[in-house]
Order: sequence, then C-alpha cells, then structure tokens
Amino acid sequence: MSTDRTVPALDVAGVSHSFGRRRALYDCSFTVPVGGVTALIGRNGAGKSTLLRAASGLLRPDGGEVRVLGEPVGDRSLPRIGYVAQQAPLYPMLTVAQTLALGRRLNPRWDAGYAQHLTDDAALPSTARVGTLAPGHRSRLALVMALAKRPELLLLDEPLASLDPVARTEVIGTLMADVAERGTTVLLSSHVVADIDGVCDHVVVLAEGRACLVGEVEPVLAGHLVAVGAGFEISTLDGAEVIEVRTAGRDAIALVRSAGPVPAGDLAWHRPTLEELLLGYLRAAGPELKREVSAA
Ligand SMILES: Nc1ncnc2c1ncn2[C@@H]1O[C@H](COP(=O)(O)OP(=O)(O)OP(=O)(O)O)[C@@H](O)[C@H]1O
Repeated sequence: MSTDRTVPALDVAGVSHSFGRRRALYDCSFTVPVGGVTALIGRNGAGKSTLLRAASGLLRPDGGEVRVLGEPVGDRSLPRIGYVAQQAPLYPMLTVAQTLALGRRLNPRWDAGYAQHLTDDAALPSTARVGTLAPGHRSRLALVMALAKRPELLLLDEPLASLDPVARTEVIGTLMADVAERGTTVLLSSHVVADIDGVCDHVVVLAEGRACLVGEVEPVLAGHLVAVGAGFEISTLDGAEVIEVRTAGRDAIALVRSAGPVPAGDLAWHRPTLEELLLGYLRAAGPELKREVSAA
C-alpha cells in the first residue's frame, strides 16, 4: 500500500482523556508528517503513553479525534500501524521462533525475511523462551514484531530505555534505515533528551497532557535564543516570549522564542542546542511555572 504523503501520518485534534480524576491528555493537538522520525518528549506522567495508546487504537479517548494516515483509528488503519508498548508485552512461554511464527500468522503484511534478518542482527536465540530474555532483548524482539509487520506508522513507547549503548545505536540504525528505504513514519517517545538528538527530524513536547512545542527540528531551533547574563539584565527582556529562566552560578539563563537576529547589548546570546531547547521546555512545563517565569 502506498502512503499518501499529503495527509499527516498522525493527526491528533483536541484529544482529552482522564483516568478517573486524573487528567492524562487535555485538548491535545498536533500533527506528525509522513516519513521521518518524530520524537514525543515529555516528563514522567506528561501523557506520552496515553497518547500512543490512543494512536494505536488501544485506548478510545474521552474527547477529540485521532486520525492515522487520513483515517479515524479503527479496523482499516490498524494493519498500517506498528506499536510497541513501554513494557514490550510478549508471550513469555513462547520461544523467539514461535513468537515470529505467531507474527506471521496474525499479520497479512508480515515480511518473514526481514523478521529473520532483524532477529539475527539482534542476536536473538530462536529457541530461547521470551520470558527468559533480558529486558533489552525482549524490547528488540518486540521491535522486530512491529517492523516485520511492515507498518507505515510505527509507534514506539520508550524503545531505547532498556537497551545498552551498542544496542541503542543498532536500533536507531535499524529505524533510520527503515525510514530511508521505505518512507516509514516513526513516532517514538522518550524522556531522555540526549537519546533523540541526531535521530529525530521533528519534535513534539508534551506538558501536562498538551503539546507545548511542535515542529521540525531546524526551524524550531532557529526560532529560539538563549540569553546569558546577570539576573537583572535578564529581567529586562521586554517583548520577548520567555519560555524559561534559571540561574547557573552568578548568571541567569533565559530561553526565549525569537526568530530574529541575535540582539546586541550586554547579554551573551546563542541559538540553543536541541538538548538546551527541550530541557528548557520540560523544566518550564506547566502554565503556573510559565506565569511565574514571565513575571520575573
Ligand atoms: N491506567 C491508568 N490508570 C490511572 N491513571 C493512569 C493510567 N495510565 C496513565 N495514568 C495517569 O495519566 C497520566 C499520564 O500518564 P502516561 O503514562 O500517559 O504518561 P507518560 O508521559 O507516558 O509517563 P512516563 O514517562 O512516566 O511513562 C499520569 O498522571 C498517569 O499516572
């Protein structure tokens, strides 16, 4: 099936969801374009897993709409989605080979050659029972199951969390190759900013169940500046939209939204790195904190 590149891979429109009195998503809206890697970043409890479950069809949100590849999430979209949940749920009593055989039986688009290639790459022993695999190997197997389905949209909840540094590099390489060769769209969640630097071309930052920053990495970076100076100098940032102010030793450091040239004056300015930018948004997460910062 060829993917229509004119519609978003994922369109989240005004989605809200609560678990009892606990609000996980609140009027959350953003789109993920077709092709490439989008990082879904947020602190613990920001709503990342809830959002991915809604996109995968496992959770029906209380409000709003989620469309995948132009269609409401449902029977027609499900074969086009690969989803790996945070704990990489698999059947512990099955062997690796039996797990792959099950994948083949359940998925009409299953690519057995690719599954075997990925399994070999991850050095997964085919006779080992899933329950005996190390957590990192289990997540590699879960990823094989999702990729061999040949999805157009791959939803990965913290896919790198349990991996050692070598496995992490291998998984990132596999994902990027899939994106380059097949035009797959990958949406992966993480709260480890360093993990996604150099991997994603788009970012979505979730804070308290809402998207507070959405965009392509380069333009988003070009739309922000970091100012470093004494606290009283930072307090004169008239007119700039201040995302976050923090102190570091004798200096104050401000992240501001500004696409203009680096201003002249006493402050030292630079464009943020992706890590500086995302950490700034994560630290500022929450409207109350933002109000305090703006008033500083
Ligand atoms: N099944 C559930 N029952 C009750 N509350 C839930 C449930 N799932 C999530 N929540 C709550 O909803 C909010 C969002 O949780 P979610 O797991 O989506 O966040 P997250 O960004 O994925 O967090 P983490 O990075 O810690 O995995 C949290 O306050 C969480 O406690």
